Formats: sequence, C-alpha cells, structure tokens
Amino acid sequence: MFKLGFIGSGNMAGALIKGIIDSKLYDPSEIAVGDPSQIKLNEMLNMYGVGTYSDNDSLVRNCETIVLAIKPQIVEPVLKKLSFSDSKLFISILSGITTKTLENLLPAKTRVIRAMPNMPALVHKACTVIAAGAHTDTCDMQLAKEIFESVGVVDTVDESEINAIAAISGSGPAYFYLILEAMADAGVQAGLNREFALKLAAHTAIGSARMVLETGEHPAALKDMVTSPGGTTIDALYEFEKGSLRYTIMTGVKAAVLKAYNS
Ligand SMILES: NC(=O)C1=CN([C@@H]2O[C@H](COP(=O)(O)OP(=O)(O)OC[C@H]3O[C@@H](n4cnc5c(N)ncnc54)[C@H](OP(=O)(O)O)[C@@H]3O)[C@@H](O)[C@H]2O)C=CC1
Ligand SMILES: O=C(O)[C@@H]1CCC=N1
Repeated sequence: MFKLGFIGSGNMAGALIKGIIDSKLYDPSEIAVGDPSQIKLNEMLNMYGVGTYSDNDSLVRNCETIVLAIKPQIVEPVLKKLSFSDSKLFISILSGITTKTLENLLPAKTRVIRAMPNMPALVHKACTVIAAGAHTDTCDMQLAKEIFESVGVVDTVDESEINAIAAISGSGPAYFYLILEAMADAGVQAGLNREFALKLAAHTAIGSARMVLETGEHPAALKDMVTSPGGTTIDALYEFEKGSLRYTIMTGVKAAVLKAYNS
C-alpha cells in the first residue's frame, strides 16, 4: 500500500512530489501517481522513482491518502469512475470545487480535505491553506498539515475563504513572475544583461517580502523608506500610479476570485 497517491501528474502534482521527496517526509516508494498518459507516467517514474498507474481506480485502491490534482473541469467524470469502498482520505487541490461537491461525487462518508498550495512547493517555499470537509477529523487535518508543511508554511482556514486565498497565493506566483519578467525587460532596456537584471529583481523581491514578514511594518511605510525626497524611486512610482498599477492588480485578483466561484 502506498502512503500517498496523486490523481493527475501535471505541474502542481510534480512540484508537490518533488518537494515531499526532497523533504524526506515520504520515500519515492511510498508515493504513486495516476494519469492516463503513459508518457507522463514514464516521466514521473524516471524523475522521481514513484509508483505509476494508468487507471485511477487501481491507484485509489492502492493508496491510503489521495491528492486530487487534475483540472477542475474533469473532476466529475474522473470521480464517478472510481469504485472503491474502503475508507480513504482525499485531499483536493482543485480550484473552485467545494468539499461538498466532492463528497457528493465520492462514496458516502469519504473524508475530503480541501487544500490550496502553490508552485513554490518545488523549492520548499509553498504557502498552503487547508480546510476540513464534513467527514474529516483532527487526525486527517494533522496529516494534511504534515504533508504540506514538508514543502512550506500551512494555515488552517474555513473553506468559505479558499476562493479568495487561491486568487492571492494560489495564482500569486504567476503575478510575481510577470513583474519579475517586466523588471528584467526594463533592465535590458537600460543596458543590463538580462540574467543579471532578473537576478537583481528576484533577490529584491525576496528581500522586500522578508521585510514585510519580519518587520511587521505596513508596506506603505516600507515603501516610504525607499523613496528619497526628490529621488529616483518617486519618479517610477508616479508612472505606476499613472498606469493604475494598484487598481489593475486588484481587478486581476478579483477576476481570479470570480472565476473560482464560477468553476
Ligand atoms: N498550477 C498551480 O500553480 C496550482 C494548481 N492548483 C490546482 O491543481 C490542479 C492541477 O493543476 P495543474 O497541475 O496546474 O494542471 P496540469 O494540467 O498541469 O495537471 C493536470 C494533470 O492531470 C492529467 N489528467 C487528465 N485527465 C486525467 C485523468 N482522467 N486522470 C488522471 N490525470 C488526468 C493531465 O494530463 P493531460 O495534460 O494529458 O490532460 C495533467 O497531467 C488544478 O485543479 C488547479 O486548480 C492549485 C494550486 C496551484
Ligand atoms: O490557474 C489555476 O486555476 C490554478 C489555481 C491556483 C493556481 N493555479
């Protein structure tokens, strides 16, 4: 019996599996993945040495805990095909799909936890939230916490918050990658080598984020510390304001929240 099985072996499953194995929470021999694509299964076997199943029903029967890591659009047909009858814990990372929907698609009383991790799991810097379903107990939540703590920080939340959280921390890495790419482009425009500009931007992002977390100061106060009177920074900020940068970010995040509610 495998300790942990993943239905779906795409980007997020891969990041979690790599993080979990690197942290030594589970040995590759304790993890399995299910995916209809033999190419993907071979990749997972070659990269991580995990067990593979082309049929999800066999995967579920052979795993104690199952992480649902498929696209939300196909969850219904995938779960309806499962025919297990023993007690299992499902941890869903699917955006926008409630534990209630999942519980209705799975055999009665199946324990379901909803989680929202993010891509930095790959480098042990994930930010994950977990929410209990109707049939889970504290042991189930403790196990989910341990799994996600092996790849970063974990908070327990009420499920009603997860769509908003997904739009901040689930999708958030993509927003920051866009900003980092734009900063590197600006560096190139100003004559810097692209790799060097990207390194400067990425380290600056890490340092700035740590300042927020470690000083507890409001970001506006930290921004003021960087903005010398009559200096260069205020000219950049003025242009960002003209381009409604903060409004644009808020509108984008709101679109992600709405999409999750419409899933
Ligand atoms: N990417 C992220 O940063 C995050 C994603 N999530 C959630 O994780 C889930 C997966 O996202 P992501 O990894 O990005 O998506 P991917 O498309 O990379 O992964 C989904 C995988 O499931 C496979 N698949 C398709 N059909 C089946 C099936 N019947 N049985 C098993 N596997 C199947 C897909 O194969 P194929 O491509 O061949 O169809 C693909 O490999 C989503 O629900 C998303 O909301 C949550 C947090 C962050
Ligand atoms: O784009 C998505 O739907 C997923 C959810 C959070 C991050 N990626």
